[in-house]
Amino acid sequence: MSSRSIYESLQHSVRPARKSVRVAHISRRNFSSTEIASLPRKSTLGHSLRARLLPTKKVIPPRLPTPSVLYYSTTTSNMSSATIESAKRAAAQQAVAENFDPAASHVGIGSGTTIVYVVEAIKERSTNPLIRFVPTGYQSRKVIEQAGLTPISFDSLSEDVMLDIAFDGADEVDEELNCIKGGGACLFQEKLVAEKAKKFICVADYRKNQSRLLTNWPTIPIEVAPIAVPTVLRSLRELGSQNPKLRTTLLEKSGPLKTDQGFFIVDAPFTPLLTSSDVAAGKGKGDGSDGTWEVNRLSQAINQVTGVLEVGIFSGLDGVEAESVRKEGTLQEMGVITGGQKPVAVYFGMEDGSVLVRRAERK
Ligand SMILES: O=C[C@H](O)[C@H](O)[C@H](O)COP(=O)(O)O
Repeated sequence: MSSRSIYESLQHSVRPARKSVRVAHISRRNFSSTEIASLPRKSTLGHSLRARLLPTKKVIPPRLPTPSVLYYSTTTSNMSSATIESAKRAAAQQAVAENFDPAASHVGIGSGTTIVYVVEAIKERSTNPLIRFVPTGYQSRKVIEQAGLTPISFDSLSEDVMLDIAFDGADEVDEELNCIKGGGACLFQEKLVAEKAKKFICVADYRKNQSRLLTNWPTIPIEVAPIAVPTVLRSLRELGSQNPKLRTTLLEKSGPLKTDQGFFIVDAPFTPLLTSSDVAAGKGKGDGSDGTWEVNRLSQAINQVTGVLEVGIFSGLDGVEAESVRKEGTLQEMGVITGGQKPVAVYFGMEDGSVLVRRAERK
């Protein structure tokens, strides 16, 4: 098993638990010493896993057979894990084939397990050594470097440079292409990169394709300043979240999971979110007053809470819409447009091996 696979195991196991998911035992018996040694020392995930897996004083040889799976679901067999991985790869291949231009100068690269397949597909097609890839965190940078591509830090880009394109995964996507992100604790840098891209292409497997957000994925990930956690939890409850929780690492004694910014993640459940069409159709006010939230309204409400760095809802405009508003509108009318957060297209790898492409509707 490679260090990426170990990372994936850990990443999955620290995500908010869905009803059917149980986290299985992770022990050093699951890994060879070379694999453990290859884990990154500086990332939170790598560090926690190394701390857990590296021998302390004395290593007692295992007497029992080693379990072959690290995490499992009561509904997800090994066969369907393989189906999910093939779905991710198929979606990534098609998304890159249809959208990656080898003549691009700057390309944003998201985080997570699906993006690995995107980078693999880009590597196969990338003939231009001058392309710079903008990572969205530690894991993203490592994936870029390991593919032999050249990363460039987000903060070294000049103000007026726009990325030609950004690719990223998602935890859930609704009918209007609003996304939940941050299941792997990356969302702030992903939002910066999505907003700086002319277009954001999302790549995901079939489980993420839902008509409304919070259908299958249980919570909204929110990046929070450590000192503000209690007050943010309280504000989230006031907004209607039943039981928002601070995300911890696998090792409870290691405390809360830290993001690339050294912040914490709070996972906040809400009832399934309305789309803007639902509100227009009178299915609820969507402002929280009647217990319903529309995606964009909830994102804004959470972002207004002091102590919140960013919320894992990607909503509002996409890159193409943001650009046209910027060109046509006046600043007074539109306020400040930082960029588009929503994808212009989402590539879902399906269970049957096909790829479903959902594109932003243009009026
Ligand atoms: O925090 C992680 C990012 O938002 C990921 O893009 C998202 O969680 C999807 O990850 P994966 O591709 O592993 O499902």
